[in-house]
Amino acid sequence: MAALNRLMRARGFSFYSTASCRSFSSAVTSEPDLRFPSSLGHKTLPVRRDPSNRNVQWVFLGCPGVGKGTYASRLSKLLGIPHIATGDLVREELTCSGLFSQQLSEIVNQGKLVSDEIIINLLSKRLKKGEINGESGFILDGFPRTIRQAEILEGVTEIDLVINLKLREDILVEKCLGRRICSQCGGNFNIANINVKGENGNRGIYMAPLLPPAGCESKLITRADDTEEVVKERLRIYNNMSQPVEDFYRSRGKLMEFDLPGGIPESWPKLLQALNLDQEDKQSVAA
Ligand SMILES: Nc1ncnc2c1ncn2[C@@H]1O[C@H](COP(=O)(O)OP(=O)(O)O)[C@@H](O)[C@H]1O
Repeated sequence: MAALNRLMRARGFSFYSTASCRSFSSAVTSEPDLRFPSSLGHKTLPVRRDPSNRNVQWVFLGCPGVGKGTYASRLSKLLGIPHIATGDLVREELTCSGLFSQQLSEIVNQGKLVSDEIIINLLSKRLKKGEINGESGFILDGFPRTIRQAEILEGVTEIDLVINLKLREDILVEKCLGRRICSQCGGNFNIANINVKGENGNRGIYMAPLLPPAGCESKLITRADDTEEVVKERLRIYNNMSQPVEDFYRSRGKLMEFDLPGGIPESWPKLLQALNLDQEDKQSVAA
């Protein structure tokens, strides 16, 4: 059994198997094969991919609606490494029928965090699939979200860099409420038109809507947890449970703070610059 399993057992976790669409009782009784691919377990350069070594292992932190998914997915395409969003893994589980997914949806739709145990098992299942497909490196989005998750991650693999995206809270709420997903192609869009004027020495911020193509327009859906009440609860939980994770990585010298200056056209080039990604990389993602 891999290091992550041993560490979790020492911390009092019980395990369940990672077969998809399982019942809740079977989910909590059998033992998972929980591990990070062994090839990912050694140190490399903090920021750039090194082709002679393994690919980067980065984490995106930030409040709900800040754009973790957007920028993590762009970087994943740019660097050719998987973007693993635990929120997506949870939503995949919700498409199953049965008591387990019912209980999960109650937690998610109230804006609460699912247990560390469940989330680590979902992540483990995803990593195992990636290992079989020869994946190397990753950009984690939405994990770790608690100190316990961060400690477990630290116990099994090296994280090179943690990118902490930041945006004003009133804008975060607006962005969550404007989020739309195409039920057919899965594309992510945002109908919010954010235009906050600068005042009292604070800069203004403009974020254009990210509108869907005509073919997706009639198929847009809103996440059940993107209501104002639930978004505010998610923000409250982020501040209580996830902000300490920022300090965890800050104290280890791994945290890169990134204040979003605006929408994607303004923020993306600045993010690449902050990450020291050169022109060649920028062109390859634009292609
Ligand atoms: N690391 C995690 N720990 C616990 N719960 C999680 C984690 N990642 C995702 N979830 C659950 O999935 C939901 C959706 O996650 P995500 O898509 O990352 O949302 P957000 O837009 O709030 O960042 C969360 O509100 C939570 O219930």
